[in-house]
Amino acid sequence: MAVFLGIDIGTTAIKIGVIQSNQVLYASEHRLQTYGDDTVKYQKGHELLMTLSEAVLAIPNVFRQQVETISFSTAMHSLMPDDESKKIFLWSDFQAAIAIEAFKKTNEAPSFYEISGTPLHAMSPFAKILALRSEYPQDIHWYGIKELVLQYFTGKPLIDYSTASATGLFDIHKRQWSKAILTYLKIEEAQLGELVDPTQLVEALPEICQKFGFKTSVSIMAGASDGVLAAYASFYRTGRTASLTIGTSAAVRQVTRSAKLNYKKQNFCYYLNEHYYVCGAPSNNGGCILSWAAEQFGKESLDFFANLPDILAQTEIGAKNLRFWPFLNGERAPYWSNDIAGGFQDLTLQHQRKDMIRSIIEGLLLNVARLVKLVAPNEELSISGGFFQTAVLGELAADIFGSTCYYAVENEPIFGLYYLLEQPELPKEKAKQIFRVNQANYNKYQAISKKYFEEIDQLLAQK
Ligand SMILES: O=C(O)[C@H](O)[C@@H](O)[C@H](O)[C@H](O)CO
Repeated sequence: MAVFLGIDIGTTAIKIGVIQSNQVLYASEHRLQTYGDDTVKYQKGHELLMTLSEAVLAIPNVFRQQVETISFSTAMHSLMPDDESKKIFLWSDFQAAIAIEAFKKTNEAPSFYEISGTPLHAMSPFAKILALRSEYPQDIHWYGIKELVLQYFTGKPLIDYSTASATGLFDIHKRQWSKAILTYLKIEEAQLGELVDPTQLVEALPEICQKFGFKTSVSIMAGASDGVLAAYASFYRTGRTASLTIGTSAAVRQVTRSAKLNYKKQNFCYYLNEHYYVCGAPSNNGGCILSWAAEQFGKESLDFFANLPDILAQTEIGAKNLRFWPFLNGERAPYWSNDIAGGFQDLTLQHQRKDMIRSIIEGLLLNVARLVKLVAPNEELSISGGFFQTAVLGELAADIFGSTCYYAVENEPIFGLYYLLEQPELPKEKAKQIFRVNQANYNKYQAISKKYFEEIDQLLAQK
């Protein structure tokens, strides 16, 4: 059976998976460095390619020699003005915040959202080009991570329809770069990547096959974006159309047959393949909040994550009335505001470190619960992402959302790529872990969430 190499380039790491007949033969993870400050967030293109090369070379020879197809999942919304420095501005880069707020007041705003399916937000390459174009030569190429890696492997700056559909520059209905949007930005199609279908296969360059010790002929499948692939893998693996990923960020998504758009809600609607779209709502405050908590509160304990089950067992639902607003990173859906910050509410002398940790996790999940309500009310959810590697957090999520949650290790972008390529038959059992709702806990969280959201809405109304 053919050996597949999936490469997932996320916000904080490159993940490698070698798969054959639904089995992972080899997996590894390699950290990626992000530079900048609270507003500017970028990776270095040359460094990313170096880490990627090291990651591929670290795969044992015996597997590398057998690889027949390679494909890439890449983080959404990256923008790399293709000059010497190859800075890749990430989804979390907010340089375009002012420019996009001004754009939202123009007549074009509703139609650009309807054409592109991308929320009008600083994250999008559309917003970034709007804000940054005067700093670069007029004819510069505006690429992203996908074009960078596909150019490296195939010699052509290719971008798949799915990744393109998260740029705000792509017409998801006609499957082409939008003429109206490009005209507005005063850029030419030739300045963007070459569009291909996610399943398009292209030969790898001979020098690449030689450098990495692959066979003389290896196919590169263009692949898609990480969020869309996580949604597809979750759907394929567990049969649930609704899913939640908590990686660095978080998103609740629905796999749909047609494009579903709502200008008021600013949901995203990205292309997956000719049969499916992935629509949903993203949050800035996912696993990055837990990592922050691990840094601040984890010092005395050897392993913050290993201790979470104990901490949750020792504390009570609602963390003794302590609330935590998780907006340390601004927020996207449903508030779409950078003018919102995090913090504890009603912290008193009775609260201990363990209550604070509990309230951080509850705050994060209560915030996600609002997105679940928006995108997948009363539905079973397939869950994925690093956050759920701690199983007890799957239980907590089910109790807070009131939704049965299905976790499978395959609910990840690399498997999304593999399923797109092979459409394999899967084992009958639908997920390894099923988290059912504890009704008594859910009732308590219902009361807590009502208060929680009233308070957030009041805080926002005061801004
Ligand atoms: O579906 C998603 O996951 C979101 O729409 C994206 O905006 C991600 O948050 C971003 O790509 C970071 O991974």
